[in-house]
Amino acid sequence: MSGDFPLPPILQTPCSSEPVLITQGAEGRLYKTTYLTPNLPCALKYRPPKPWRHPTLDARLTKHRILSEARILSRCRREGIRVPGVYASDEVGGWLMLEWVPGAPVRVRINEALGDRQSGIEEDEGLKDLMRRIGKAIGDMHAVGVVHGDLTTSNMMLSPKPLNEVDGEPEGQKGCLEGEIVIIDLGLASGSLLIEDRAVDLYVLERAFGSTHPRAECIFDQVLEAYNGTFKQAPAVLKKLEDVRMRGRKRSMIG
Ligand SMILES: Nc1ncnc2c1ncn2[C@@H]1O[C@H](COP(=O)(O)OP(=O)(O)OP(=O)(O)O)[C@@H](O)[C@H]1O
Repeated sequence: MSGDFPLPPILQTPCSSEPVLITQGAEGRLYKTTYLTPNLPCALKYRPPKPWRHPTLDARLTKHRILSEARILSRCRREGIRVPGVYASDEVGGWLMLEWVPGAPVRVRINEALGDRQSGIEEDEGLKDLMRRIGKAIGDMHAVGVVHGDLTTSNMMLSPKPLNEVDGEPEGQKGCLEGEIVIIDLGLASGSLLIEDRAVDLYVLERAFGSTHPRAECIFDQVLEAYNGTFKQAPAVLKKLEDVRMRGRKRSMIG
């Protein structure tokens, strides 16, 4: 199934497996397809032309975003941060071909684990361990000078370790909280070593987490605790987070 949209030109050449439309976001679409061989799955991130924008401006924006995401992903990979690898890109065609990350978004796994529980969440060691892995993944990314710009539990995948490297694609079992955190969607990411930028990154996640998983807010401190131990300036970032929260509160009081 390719959805109700015409396929991007790059996916129009016949191939053995039909591309599958995974999501349609505000700016682009994400397809699951294959790269070079039929058994290497990949994610194609496509930004179609926006007819409501001036064509020259639109082409420039698309080019900038594709190149910027490709650069920051490559930089993270070079530094050993777990993000999807970049297989290919075409800034004029508006696409980025990325390593397919098996598993599910962290948001889905947390919601499955919460189920309809109203209590006992604070004692859930599986969920708390997941929170700590999230804190560590963000700290490692910040340590190499990258801020994400849009941290949410949808922009992190929980990817089970392959049981068998030859089998390739293990789909994590429903409700399973094992696996490694892979940060995705670095479209708004940038290089920064500023304490303030890192604190804002954490604040964005804290707010998004509170509204997506209100019942699990009580274990969010595990993210920050784990973050604290990841690099030298982490305690200063957490201190700054208190100011950022205060500003956020003032702003929402003023309206
Ligand atoms: N490399 C990948 N491997 C597997 N799934 C992916 C990959 N990249 C993205 N996805 C899936 O596609 C969804 C959308 O991806 P992404 O957030 O990168 O696209 P986007 O167009 O920037 O989305 P949005 O408009 O929501 O910001 C993700 O939530 C995830 O479920």
